Amino acid sequence: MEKSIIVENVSKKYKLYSNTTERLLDLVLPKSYGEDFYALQKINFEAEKGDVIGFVGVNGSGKSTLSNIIAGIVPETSGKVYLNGQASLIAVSSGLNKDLTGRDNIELKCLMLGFSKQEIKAMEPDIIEFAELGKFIDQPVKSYSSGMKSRLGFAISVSVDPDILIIDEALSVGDKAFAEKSLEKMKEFKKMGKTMIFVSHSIGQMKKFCEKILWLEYGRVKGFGAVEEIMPKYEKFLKSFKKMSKKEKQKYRSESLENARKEELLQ
Ligand SMILES: Nc1ncnc2c1ncn2[C@@H]1O[C@H](COP(=O)(O)OP(=O)(O)OP(=O)(O)O)[C@@H](O)[C@H]1O
Repeated sequence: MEKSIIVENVSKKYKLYSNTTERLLDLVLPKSYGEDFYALQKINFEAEKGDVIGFVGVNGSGKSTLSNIIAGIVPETSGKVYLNGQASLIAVSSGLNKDLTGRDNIELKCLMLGFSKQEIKAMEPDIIEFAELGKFIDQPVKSYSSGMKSRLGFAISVSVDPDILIIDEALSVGDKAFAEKSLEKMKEFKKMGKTMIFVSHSIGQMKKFCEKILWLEYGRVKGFGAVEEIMPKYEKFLKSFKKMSKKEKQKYRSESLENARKEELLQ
């Protein structure tokens, strides 16, 4: 099978500051202030053409960071991502310029993807129709609800016909009818042999749509394989995780991060 995504040893480091002064001082005296935090640590996985892969993991596990790195929106700190084709990301929180109108966002994103103005004019009516935004298309995106933003993001991303489509929580907001319509569109993509990555907290959506699952836990790969293999393990974990108190969850998280740090030091 032909590979479409290769993620090789990808890590993402952020600097965490305890206050604004620290943040500013770090600009003047780099490396002296702030604490290194790894949102992703040495991630490895590969996707084949036609794969539909779900990213799962509790809050803060690195699902969005990894999606953004694959889409080229966020740079990796180390490691490498190889893509066979063009990736397009749909997310509620990123990708749209809030000060521009919906129409201007269509033009901007399509121009960035290399379409000509003439091509964009021809694509625009379909995008607007799919997004169901009506006259709001000429209003600034900052006036949109999260559902409207996700509809616009979805409509743009699918109309540019990417080889790799990444959907980050975009179907969890907005109405059910649009989610159904989007799932239909995604089924078409799947038939065309395109690769899809699906980020969602909905176990039902994951099981309904994905064939493979990448389970992330605080920046590390906890499991990667067929949905039938990984999902039962993840659901079992989630059941016990949800029963934990806030304090126990924090302890679990800091222990996981500490173990990852120790492993890193041993290598
Ligand atoms: N710009 C940033 N600066 C500092 N830390 C960040 C930044 N972006 C993300 N993080 C941290 O990286 C970790 C992973 O975040 P990410 O959003 O990728 O997780 P997630 O699995 O998508 O979470 P959720 O399910 O809550 O969306 C979190 O601890 C988050 O606080």
